[in-house]
Amino acid sequence: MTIDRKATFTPEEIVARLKAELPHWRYEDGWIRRTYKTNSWKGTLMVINTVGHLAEAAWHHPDLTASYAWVEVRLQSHDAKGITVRDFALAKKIEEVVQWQPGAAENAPLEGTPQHDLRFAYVKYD
Ligand SMILES: C[C@H](O)[C@H](O)[C@H]1CNC2=NC(N)=NC(=O)C2=N1
Repeated sequence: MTIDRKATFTPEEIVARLKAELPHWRYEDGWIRRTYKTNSWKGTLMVINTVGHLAEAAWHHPDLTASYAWVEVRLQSHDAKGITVRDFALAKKIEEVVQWQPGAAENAPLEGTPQHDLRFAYVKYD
């Protein structure tokens, strides 16, 4: 079955899909959007650059708004003038990568960012 990259979803479909697959994302003013909080400007820049890489690799680009300790990611498909499978696919990858906590797993090989030492903590996990 060929994916139609230009087919847009209805608001009801978007809300249902976000609830099921991307609970931290919301649909507002025609965009699916998610705000990531950080501990510092350095953390915010790390998140921005991570999203930047994923967007370029996907060839699908969000709008970003940032401040010292947060960045809002907004996605819509400009060419389709709505929300398409591309927006959901990129949102899922961004959520997976930005919220990745390798140290959370039992006996994990990677310990993850020290959360309680503010010299190092940077993404706020929620
Ligand atoms: C210029 C044009 O936006 C781009 O060529 C491609 C890649 N990035 C894109 N990103 C988004 N969000 N929508 C698009 O339609 C799109 N098209």
